[in-house]
Amino acid sequence: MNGTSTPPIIPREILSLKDLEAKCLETMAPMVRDYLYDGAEEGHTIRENLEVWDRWLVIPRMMRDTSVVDLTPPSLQFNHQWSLPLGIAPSAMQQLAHPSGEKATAAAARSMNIPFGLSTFSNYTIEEVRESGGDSVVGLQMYLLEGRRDLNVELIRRAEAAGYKAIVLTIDSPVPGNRPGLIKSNFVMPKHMRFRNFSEDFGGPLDQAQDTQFNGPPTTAADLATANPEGPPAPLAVPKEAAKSRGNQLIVDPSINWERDMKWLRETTSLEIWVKGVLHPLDAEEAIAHGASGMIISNHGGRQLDTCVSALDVLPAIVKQVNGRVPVHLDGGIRRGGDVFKALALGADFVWIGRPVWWGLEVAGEEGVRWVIQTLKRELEVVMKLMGCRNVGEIKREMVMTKSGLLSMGGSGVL
Ligand SMILES: Cc1cc2nc3c(=O)[nH]c(=O)nc-3n(C[C@H](O)[C@H](O)[C@H](O)COP(=O)(O)O)c2cc1C
Repeated sequence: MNGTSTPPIIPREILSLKDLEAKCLETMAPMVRDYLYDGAEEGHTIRENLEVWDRWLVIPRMMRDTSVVDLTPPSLQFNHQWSLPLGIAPSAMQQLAHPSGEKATAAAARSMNIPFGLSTFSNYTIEEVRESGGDSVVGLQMYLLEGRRDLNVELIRRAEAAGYKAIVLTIDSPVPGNRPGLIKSNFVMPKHMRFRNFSEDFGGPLDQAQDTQFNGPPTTAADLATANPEGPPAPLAVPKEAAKSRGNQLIVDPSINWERDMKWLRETTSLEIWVKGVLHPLDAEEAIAHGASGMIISNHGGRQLDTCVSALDVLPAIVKQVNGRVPVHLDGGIRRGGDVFKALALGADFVWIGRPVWWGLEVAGEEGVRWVIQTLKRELEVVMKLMGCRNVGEIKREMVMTKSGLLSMGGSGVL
């Protein structure tokens, strides 16, 4: 885990993201692991996000000369031609997995020409990450903050100045989900790490045990060694004790709503506004009605609401509702090139990954993230060749079916 010297090589026996995950877990500090894998309540949504892919079977076509396949998306996204229909979803505090954190992730995205969304609660700043990832750093993910819209405006202005293309508004988190696991594991951001997009020492609203942000047990030496052996603490504008006494906790505005807040955002910036966390076709309609440039179907990696539908299961209904008016993207549980294929077959324009990036970061920093992207690319390419698809546009709805759907056809129609 050295961000500057020769990149470590991923061991040859690691062949899939699943192998990489196992390798990552050999070294990842328990506190970081608990944070990464955390989900709402009993974890049904997390399991569903992984299992849903195997319920869809693929029906290949043969003899179609797939000696060469083109993996580029058929349409521009964020006004750019990407190499793959795949991006890196925003996830907070990536320094937990590697000292170079979001800077390493962004650099890997840039080298593979895929997009990256930065979490507001990153450990490197909007500007630093853009500098590292260039045009791949397309979106700043945002929560609207209760009583602190001034901070939202400041972040938006910085994203505009730094060349971001979009504000990605996370709409699935009016409050943090019930996440007892995180509280039980006494998660607390290591003391040398900061939410560096803020000049004051705030505790973030999500993805951490709020009560313990300032009062929790000290981070252990082992946690520090694994989470960040070399990253120097960022300077603090407000000493931690002062922040604590002022109760400086950023809270997501629980009154967030389509009418007021989309209007406010549209009036505040001319950047594209994407909404992340759509799960109902009627919300897809609301998003379009209120001027969203695009949407990401997502259940926040199973971290918010337990027994929630998976993005893949609602994808066909949302694609039907949207009917091509804006791009429809998806995240949640994508671990294989075949998963990307199925999402595209069911109508997604583009997909995003969250946790696999952390496995790459933990094992080999920027090089590890690049390995994750390359592996998904290689797998998708093979699946497309075996499916008889020469380009992404040839991935069609009728190429995937559930077993019950197939059997219920009983030999009627072409199948
Ligand atoms: C550790 C972690 C932190 C996350 N932080 C954020 C965040 O700050 N903002 C956000 O909108 N989504 C966040 N997410 C959700 C991801 O953007 C994405 O929806 C999810 O990880 C996709 O599922 P996957 O991890 O199964 O690929 C986070 C996810 C993880 C795993």
